[in-house]
Amino acid sequence: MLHLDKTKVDFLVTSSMIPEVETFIREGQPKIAGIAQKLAQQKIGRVYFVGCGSSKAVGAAAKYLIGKYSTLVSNVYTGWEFVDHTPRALDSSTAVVVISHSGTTEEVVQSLRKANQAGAVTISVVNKKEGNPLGEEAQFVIDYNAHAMWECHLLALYFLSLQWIREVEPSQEVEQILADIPKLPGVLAGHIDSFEEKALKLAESVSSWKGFYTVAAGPLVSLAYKEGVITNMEFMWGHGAVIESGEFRHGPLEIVEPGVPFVFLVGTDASRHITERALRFVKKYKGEHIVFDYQELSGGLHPDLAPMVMFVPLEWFSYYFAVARDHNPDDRRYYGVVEY
Ligand SMILES: O=P(O)(O)OC[C@H]1O[C@](O)(CO)[C@@H](O)[C@@H]1O
Repeated sequence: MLHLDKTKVDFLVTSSMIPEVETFIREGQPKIAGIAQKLAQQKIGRVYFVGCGSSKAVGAAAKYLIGKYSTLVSNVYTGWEFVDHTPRALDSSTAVVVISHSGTTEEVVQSLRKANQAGAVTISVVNKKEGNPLGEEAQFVIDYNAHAMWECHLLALYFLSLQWIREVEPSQEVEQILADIPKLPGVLAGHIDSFEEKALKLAESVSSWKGFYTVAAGPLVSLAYKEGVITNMEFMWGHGAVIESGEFRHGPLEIVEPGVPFVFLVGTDASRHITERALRFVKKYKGEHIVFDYQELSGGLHPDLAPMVMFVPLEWFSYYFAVARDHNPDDRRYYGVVEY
């Protein structure tokens, strides 16, 4: 087990998360409400979310919300797909939301420029407003000035999607999610304090794993991709893949046997039954497994806030999984180091 001073590990964002999230909720929500009102006034009916890695995974969460609670049309693209296979329906009735912490990722910058040229309404979600193309060239800029990028990205997209829906197709359910968001810092703080020890033990118990398959459905697919592929591969140097619970039967089930590792993210939304079904199968056929269950972690918050709430337990687990395998999650051998 690697001995690291965790206060010096950039990967861990738990120490600054609470004030950052509180500030963004207080200052970001009213600002984003103004953007949502403009989208409604301009009768925008379609939105594309564009990003890479973690910044793309959050787009899936926004697409889920928009599809579930409105008749607006939405899609998610990784940067190069948007540049190389630009959707034909890209015009002044379309919004393009580009997401990037740095605001400099090449293909996301190119996507923004294409969207601007096509006359779309462009919105960037970016850490800093100055010194990068996303902050300087989008029509609307949502900047968050924080390290806790997953939480701030999700908050930005939840506020944008839900407040836009509130304008065009209001519903009780959407109001309920929005009403629960201010309670988020308290629940996150509870997990920051209480989950570390548990995550350490959990990670030590599976330190022989070379990686794992992450299984999730509904609102948790975004987090499963972020943790199961991006964090697992880029930060932990483990093998990773995401399996949607509804797809588990259609291929993945044949590899279940002792020694094959799975991480289950179980939500309390309508898709809980199908994740539980996959979990039961893995238990029956003795696959190795860890379960993160929103029922035990939600703190009473809405089922669709699961990707924000469950990030903290997974962040602790990911950190200790890396450390237990003698790896510093800040180390890179290729990304930003060698030519790609
Ligand atoms: O959000 P940005 O600055 O565009 O960076 C994207 C990069 O960040 C990560 O999400 C995390 O390092 C990577 O997966 C991805 O390559």
